[in-house]
Amino acid sequence: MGSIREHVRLIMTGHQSVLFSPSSPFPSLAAASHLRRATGAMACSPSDATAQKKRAIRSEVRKALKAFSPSQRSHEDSVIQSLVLDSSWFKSCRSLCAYISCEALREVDTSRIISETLNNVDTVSSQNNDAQGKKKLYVPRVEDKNSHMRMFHISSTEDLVANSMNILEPSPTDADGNQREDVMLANRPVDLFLLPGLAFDKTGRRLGRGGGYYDVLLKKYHDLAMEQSWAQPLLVALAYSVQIMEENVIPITPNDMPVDALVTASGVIPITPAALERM
Ligand SMILES: Nc1nc2c(c(=O)[nH]1)N(C=O)[C@@H](CNc1ccc(C(=O)N[C@@H](CCC(=O)O)C(=O)O)cc1)CN2
Ligand SMILES: Nc1ncnc2c1ncn2[C@@H]1O[C@H](COP(=O)(O)OP(=O)(O)OP(=O)(O)O)[C@@H](O)[C@H]1O
Repeated sequence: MGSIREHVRLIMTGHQSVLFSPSSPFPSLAAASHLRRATGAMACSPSDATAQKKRAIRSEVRKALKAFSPSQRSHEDSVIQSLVLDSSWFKSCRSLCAYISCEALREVDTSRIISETLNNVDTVSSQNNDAQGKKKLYVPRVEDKNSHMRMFHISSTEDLVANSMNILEPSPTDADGNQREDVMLANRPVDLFLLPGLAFDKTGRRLGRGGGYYDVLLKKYHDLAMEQSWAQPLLVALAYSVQIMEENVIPITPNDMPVDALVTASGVIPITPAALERM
């Protein structure tokens, strides 16, 4: 019988390492622990460590959000939404994707942004916008558990129904049975994404709720904009003060899509050259 080194190969690919045992098609924990004993290798592969660190930060931030006083939260909700609604980059955008905030998840409130966008009550933005003076709004709908989400066009909050997670989302067809427009099939580009998340830092790192829904969709939209030679949309995350981490605390993988800017109650934080140009 050969040595443990002949039975087990350690394959390192960038951040990720996978342990294979020839006796099993699956990465094996038993093989991993043998290898550690035989080689003195570290206890977790970097990808395990990254996923573990992400989980730890998520649970730390969930705790901080629970402990966040309702009055401070509602103050930050109001300041953040005003910063967005009063900004030139929001007023001038013609088409945007935004999340429908969920109270139970303690997400930065977007209800005023959503209703003002749909009602188009902002007269300045009407002047800066297209003939109808209306922005097109797309909001998320989870399609399956494999990180698959779509963004559908809505024209009223009546287009929204609560899903199994109690998040409001659009039905794929409207009251007349017509398919809603999917942002991936729209004939004009989205200028702006307003993004949710659990944790962020001032270099643009974003940690979501672990579904990979936004990372997958943002990558697809990035590729679509490249194909169509459209300007990339501005990716702006809305964050409470307790969601901003020190730099280098949030681990990242090649799938994580960085944001261009943050809006916090202390102000707008442009991060990338695109944000510095537009904000
Ligand atoms: N308002 C809103 N809509 C959204 C998202 C979001 O983050 N916020 N999504 C962005 O992806 C997608 C839905 N993804 C979700 C992923 C997890 C949970 C959730 O309830 N997570 C719990 C933990 C659940 C668990 O660990 O089993 C939590 O975070 O407390 C909700 C939505 C699409 N729509
Ligand atoms: N572009 C992608 N293609 C395939 N899988 C992906 C992609 N992006 C993320 N994933 C997978 O989704 C899962 C969750 O990823 P991650 O923890 O980074 O999500 P998140 O940032 O918390 O979620 P979200 O993007 O929904 O806000 C991981 O298993 C990750 O590998």
